[in-house]
Amino acid sequence: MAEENYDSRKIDGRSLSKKVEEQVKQGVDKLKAEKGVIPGLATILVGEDPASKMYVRLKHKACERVGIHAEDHNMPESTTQEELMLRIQELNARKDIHGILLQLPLPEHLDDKSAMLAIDPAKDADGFHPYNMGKLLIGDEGLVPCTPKGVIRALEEYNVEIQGKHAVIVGHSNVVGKPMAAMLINRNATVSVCHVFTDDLTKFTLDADILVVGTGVMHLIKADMVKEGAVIFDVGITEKEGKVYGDVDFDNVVKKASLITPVPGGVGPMTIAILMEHVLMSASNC
Ligand SMILES: NC(=O)C1=CN([C@@H]2O[C@H](COP(=O)(O)OP(=O)(O)OC[C@H]3O[C@@H](n4cnc5c(N)ncnc54)[C@H](OP(=O)(O)O)[C@@H]3O)[C@@H](O)[C@H]2O)C=CC1
Ligand SMILES: Nc1nc(=O)c2c([nH]1)NC[C@@H]1CN(c3ccc(C(=O)N[C@@H](CCC(=O)O)C(=O)O)cc3)C=[N+]21
Repeated sequence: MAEENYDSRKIDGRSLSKKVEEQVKQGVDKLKAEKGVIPGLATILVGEDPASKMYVRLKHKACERVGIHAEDHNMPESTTQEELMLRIQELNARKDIHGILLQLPLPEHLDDKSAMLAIDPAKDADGFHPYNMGKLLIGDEGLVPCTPKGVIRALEEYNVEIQGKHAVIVGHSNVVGKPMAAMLINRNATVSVCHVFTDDLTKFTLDADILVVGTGVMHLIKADMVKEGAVIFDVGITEKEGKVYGDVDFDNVVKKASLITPVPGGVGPMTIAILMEHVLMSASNC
């Protein structure tokens, strides 16, 4: 029997992100024409981690595509907490910088919580500041974490109903799982959040109408762990021998899903497109 073609089940994060970026570009052009404001993003990367450098490069390329001014603040591995805080304060004070992104993870000797707290919440392009996280929790979504926001945008674009659905999230980090839970609760889903200490993960994933997986454990989710017709978002990224893999065993799980994101080409590009949207949002409000 011929192998079935599952292409129509794939959520195409690349073309979705192009669509979002096109809208951002139009907004950027309008802001330049009407107010003479050029949106600006400053990224701070401490150290020389190759993966982090690659992610920062992807963000700068996106800025170029949409007309956002991007500045690369690559600080040495030996940077002290004081130096980092000073750089953040300088960027907070700059009128031409509307978004500040502190690339994570930071080197061991630096404290990411106090650094994040120092970023002006109005310039918090990542949406990680406790002020913005708190607003998200009370249903006021402005600058919110980009990855879960990208998932929500994809659900909207593909007309997936959220209200009343059982949404299961695997992973409870501050950047993926927790804000994802808040966004889904804000849209009246019934939400379960699973993690390493979840006794019977399959019991939850098998019942998920919407499944969001962000653990960094390659191919954690197998076909026998998902419900027929589920909508699945794979946030995870594992690099192995020059290739990237997700947390979901895509080739087999796609046979049961109604919609599913691939890795690469799924959630990643959407994260970056939402980041662009945030910088435009902050520049428009300034
Ligand atoms: N595509 C994108 O744009 C982005 C991708 N990522 C990727 O998403 C993944 C998650 O990132 P992040 O949230 O920062 O990572 P963290 O390591 O901070 O969090 C991972 C989460 O997964 C849970 N977990 C780990 N192993 C298991 C397991 N076997 N079963 C159930 N839960 C498990 C952890 O639980 P516990 O805390 O209890 O150990 C934790 O809550 C990574 O691969 C990262 O590279 C991240 C951000 C953006
Ligand atoms: N302050 C901060 N903000 C972040 O948003 C942030 C961070 N720190 N630290 C690291 C994670 C990771 N992350 C990714 C974004 C896009 C892709 C992406 O576009 N990936 C491509 C593949 C690229 C490849 O080939 O490896 C894709 O999935 O198609 C991946 C990962 C943002 N992060």
